[in-house]
Amino acid sequence: MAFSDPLPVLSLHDCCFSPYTNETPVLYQDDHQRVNKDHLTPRSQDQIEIVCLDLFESDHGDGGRDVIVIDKQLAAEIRTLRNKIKKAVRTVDQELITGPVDIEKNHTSEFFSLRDVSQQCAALCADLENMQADYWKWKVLLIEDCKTLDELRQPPLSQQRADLFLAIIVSLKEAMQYRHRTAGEFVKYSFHKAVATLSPERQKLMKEINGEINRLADKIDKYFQLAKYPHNPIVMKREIKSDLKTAFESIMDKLAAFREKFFAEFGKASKSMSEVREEEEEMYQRKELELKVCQIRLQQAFLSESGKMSRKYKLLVEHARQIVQVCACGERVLSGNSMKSVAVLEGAEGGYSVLVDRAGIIADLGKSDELATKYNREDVDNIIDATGKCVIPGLVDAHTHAVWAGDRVHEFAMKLAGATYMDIHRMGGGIHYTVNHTCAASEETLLSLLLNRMRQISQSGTTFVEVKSGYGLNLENEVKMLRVIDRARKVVPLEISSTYCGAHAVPKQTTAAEATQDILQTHIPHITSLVREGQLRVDNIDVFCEVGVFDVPQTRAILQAGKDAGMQINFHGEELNQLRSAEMGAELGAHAISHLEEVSPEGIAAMARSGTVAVALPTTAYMLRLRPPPVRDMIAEGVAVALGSDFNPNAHCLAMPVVMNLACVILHMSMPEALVAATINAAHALGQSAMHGSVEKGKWGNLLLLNAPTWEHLIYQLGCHNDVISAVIFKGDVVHQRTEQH
Ligand SMILES: N=CN[C@@H](CCC(=O)O)C(=O)O
Repeated sequence: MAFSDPLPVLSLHDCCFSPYTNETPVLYQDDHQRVNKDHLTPRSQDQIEIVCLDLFESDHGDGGRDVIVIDKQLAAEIRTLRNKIKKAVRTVDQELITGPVDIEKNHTSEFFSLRDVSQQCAALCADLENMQADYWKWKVLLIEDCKTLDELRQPPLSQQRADLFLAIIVSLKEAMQYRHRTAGEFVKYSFHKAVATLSPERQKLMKEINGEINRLADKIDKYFQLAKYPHNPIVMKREIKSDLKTAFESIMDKLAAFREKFFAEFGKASKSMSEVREEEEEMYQRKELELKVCQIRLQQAFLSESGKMSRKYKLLVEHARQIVQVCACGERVLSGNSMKSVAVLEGAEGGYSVLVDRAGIIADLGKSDELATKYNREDVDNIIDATGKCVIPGLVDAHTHAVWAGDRVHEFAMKLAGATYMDIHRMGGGIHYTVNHTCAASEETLLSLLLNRMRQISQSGTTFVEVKSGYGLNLENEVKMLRVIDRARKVVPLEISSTYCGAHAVPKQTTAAEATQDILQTHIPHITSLVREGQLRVDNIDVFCEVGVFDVPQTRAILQAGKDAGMQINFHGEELNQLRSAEMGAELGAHAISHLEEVSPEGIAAMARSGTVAVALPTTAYMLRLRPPPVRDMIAEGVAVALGSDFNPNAHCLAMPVVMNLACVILHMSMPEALVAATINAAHALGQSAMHGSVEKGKWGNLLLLNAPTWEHLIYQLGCHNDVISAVIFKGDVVHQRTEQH
């Protein structure tokens, strides 16, 4: 599923109102700028039509999303789509609930089998994608519509827009889930989502069956792996159905056990009114839960019987002029001289091809004519002709602070006028300004902001990105940020590595020593227990080691505790002052250290010895007019250098192609070095270079298709990456495709 054209970022919390209240809604675009309606133009009212966009009948609280769409044809399309989905839902549910349906006797029904239904649903997903492509048009229509309605004093305008956009986001999220999650992942995800709606006591009971659900989900995934290549579709279909039925009956049994347990625990013989009310509420929640499980069954069916299941390969990109593998011998990281060149397949007359299997993994690559003799085109879902184009690995961004609310454009002005980063920090701005806004924002608002940024990150060619917490500082808000990252991870078509960065600044009215104790005694143990219970995933631990923030001993203690809890060390060091934190990090066996503008020669040598990756962030040096990190010395000493965008409210850059250009110009890297740093080495900084960062057999099919004669154009054409990147492919799915200009 591709991301749409720019979705305005809305506070989902603000969107949850009925369309016809009299309250003046508050609608914010990205970073809390009020929507500007000055440029609106009038349209005639007879084109307006009301249509419900609640495509998947998701849980929206107070009864769906009626939205106003100006275009009658679009309204009709949405209605047809919704009706098709409803019909599909009913058919699949009926089949799964009442058991295998005799296909012969049901020949009059619109859908003959689950397979037909899932094919319809696959078509609907494609329709959704087409709608997305048209999305920019919708937005314009809606903006025009707003003016008309404004003049007519119709219900609050921003509310209708908010509802429409939210509904689209919800549908797209659902569609993405169909596309990018395995069935088992989806079971786990939906179950956890459902459990999250229960009270803490009930959640505790559910936890006991959590393991069972996870095992079942794994079993389902295994089953689908086996069922990939059905020789006899009808027999296989029946088998799939009955296996699904058994698996879900088992889940239902577990839920029933939960119900009994609940009553044993809470169903006292004599009940007060409040107890009865509590039970009613519980009953309602259980119903909700069961409904969710029904939804899971439906989604299972889509996944299991999608026509695509029967084909062996997802994608063939053929006839490319160059395939830039970056490395070709299974290297996990490139340092020193080996950063100076990249492995490229080029020169064959018919070009080169890469084949991605059903699981999203590169099955083969090489000369197009050789692959043509080895594989049958009929076995491939999607064939892309890349004649004249180049293929490179998806980019990896090793350092971002992408979860935040409240922009800092005013601080940019202050810095241009001469204020330093630390001047602003000491005045209570900088990180503290963002902390205030991020703590005040709801989880939904932050998620919505993050999803929008992820869309931009993905469209700029990144397929794997690190995202930090660190604008919460207190436990509650740090966990909120980590949850947002986790939720995004499940719906976006790119991989996320998440980092706990509670020691990003010293909370106001606290000393660094007190904050360190709080992190050691409260934050890390709590986060570790959430990770153990499967409620969070946290990959790395980070500290901002700097004068006026955390000193070297405090940083060491926090990093060590994180490491002991199973997190990889990946921290901010030597940015503004030389504290010898690089030496400390190397001693702790840090995976990566970021910034390093002030690193000492001894620090560089220590990092080379320990194999710690240096994550250079040229946007920071550029924005803050700092002395750039000594990348040439690092490479000369054998340190592996990676790149990150450092996207944050201080350095607002999401695009790794821009970062690579800055790395070449400001950090004096060559273009191959910049590409190595933004692919295999960045993946290694995140501990994931076994599957990311190069185009090699057995790795994820994360690829960029470049509309350029040679790959270097991606770096050379500063700011033109949206034109140069013709497609972004994540695990074999095209998640972004540039509309060709004629
Ligand atoms: N230096 C510390 N942290 C961030 C900046 C965070 C902020 O200014 O909000 C960085 O990596 O550049």
